[in-house]
Amino acid sequence: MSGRLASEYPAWKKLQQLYDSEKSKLVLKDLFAQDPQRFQKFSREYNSPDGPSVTFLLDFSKNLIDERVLSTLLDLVREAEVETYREKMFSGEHINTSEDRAVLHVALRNFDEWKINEGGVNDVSSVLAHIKEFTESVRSGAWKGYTGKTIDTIVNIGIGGSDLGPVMVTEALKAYSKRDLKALFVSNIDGTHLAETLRECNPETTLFIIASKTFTTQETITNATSARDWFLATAQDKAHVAKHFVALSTNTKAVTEFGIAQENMFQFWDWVGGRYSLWSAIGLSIALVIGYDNFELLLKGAHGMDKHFRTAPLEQNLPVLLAVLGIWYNDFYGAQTHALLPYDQYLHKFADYFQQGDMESNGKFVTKGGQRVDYQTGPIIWGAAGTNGQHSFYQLVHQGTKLIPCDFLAPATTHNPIAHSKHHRILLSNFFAQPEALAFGKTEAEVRKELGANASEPLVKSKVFEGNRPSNSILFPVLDPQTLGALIALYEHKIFTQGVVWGINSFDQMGVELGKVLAKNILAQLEKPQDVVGHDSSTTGLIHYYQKHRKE
Ligand SMILES: O=P(O)(O)OC[C@H]1O[C@@H](O)[C@H](O)[C@@H](O)[C@@H]1O
Repeated sequence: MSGRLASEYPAWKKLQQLYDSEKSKLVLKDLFAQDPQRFQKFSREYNSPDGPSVTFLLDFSKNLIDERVLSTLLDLVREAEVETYREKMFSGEHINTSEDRAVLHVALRNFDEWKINEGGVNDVSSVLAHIKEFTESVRSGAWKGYTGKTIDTIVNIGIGGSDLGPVMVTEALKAYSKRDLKALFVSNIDGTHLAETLRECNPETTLFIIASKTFTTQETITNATSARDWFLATAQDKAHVAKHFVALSTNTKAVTEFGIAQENMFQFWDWVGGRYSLWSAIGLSIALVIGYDNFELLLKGAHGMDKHFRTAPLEQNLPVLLAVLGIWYNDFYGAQTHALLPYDQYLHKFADYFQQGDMESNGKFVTKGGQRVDYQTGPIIWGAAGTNGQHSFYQLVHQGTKLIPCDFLAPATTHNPIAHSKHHRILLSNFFAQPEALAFGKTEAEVRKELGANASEPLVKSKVFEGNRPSNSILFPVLDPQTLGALIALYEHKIFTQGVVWGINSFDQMGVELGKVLAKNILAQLEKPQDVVGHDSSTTGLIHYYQKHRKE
């Protein structure tokens, strides 16, 4: 965040030399054979430093590193002053320089431990109290709809950070959910999303949660307005809106103008980035689904990871370790992507969530100092829940021409031990087998032995797995709220660390603006062909084609 180019650090240059001279020796099969202690050396157990107990194992021994590479990567972290910038974040300095804002999602789960100097920080506990009171009222049935009925459906209307966190966490913690409270999410401006959702709702028993930090986002305000129209078509009286619409926002003025009473607004602050906001009032739908106490456990689990990130030495610091491994592949091996592969159906939205978390944070080509970087920054994040991925894209991960570093995540115990946990044992056998297959592959000699002397050459070649494909494995006892909180914070701080090393601002999102401006301009031109002006021939041609074929 000093805004320096990462490529100027001595450690960066040394890493390049190491890569050039050592790459051919960084072969997992050999590295494991040479060192019986490799697993012990390159794995760490996390134990939460305080708060609810969270423990998990990070095994990073199946990475293309040796001790020299790792220590040079950690030198890079020191030279980039990650520790200094970490302190700046935790103390509330305005490290989001382009927007002149602090970056304080850590303050949302701080529970009064650290003193932070920033407006609003002292109000966090009163908003949490508001969330607690409201969720208990809805979940107990005390909160009634306009005809006196209990709420049985909530609809979160929001997009980006005001959608993805609540969606991911409510899915991840479904085992803790109140099963008679249906939670639905509308994000897309495509009317289909709202229309299909409303088909599942009864206006008398539905609570709409309008989630928008700015309360100006076109999709959310349009969806919220249409939802209100739908509600009023039955409820008739505008006074009933108060029982069925609440808002989560930093923009009191826009919320009240929309017609939502101030007491039904849950406040947060401009130092909460959208993609880091599930810990704030944006998490209201989470608290409604899993209960306030579980929501607090989620926050406390994250706080434990904050403390670890803030205090653990770099060699032991899990977010830092994940960050430097990512940099090694991204910047020296030329890997373009990073896969998140949770072997837990409950985490099926984990990769979607971190697509925004990582790509909106670190998808930047200009440093904080305004220079064009001469190296790669944020990777493309993707993934799916195991074992589904194995039957679709793993072919390319194993035998394709691209290097795809992967993170495998799994719980030792399932919430659903059906058939005496037979399913879970099969699932976990795959969780163990895939990193092993990626790392060690299958040699030509092994294939020949298996197929016998008569096998054709092309068949032999097609069955060879080159191996040496890196991965991390994260294994935790059970997916509970506190563990999930810690895991999310782990990745948040990984993203932070990488952003500091790359010298970029991980906390603005200028790259999403241009498309929004152009769409606004085009929206005003959609009526008549003669209005379509100022575009290239392709854009004009597309709009004209639409105008010719639209029915309504
Ligand atoms: O919560 P808001 O203000 O409606 O914003 C939603 C999303 O809007 C997008 O434009 C931003 O890129 C995201 O970061 C943000 O989460």
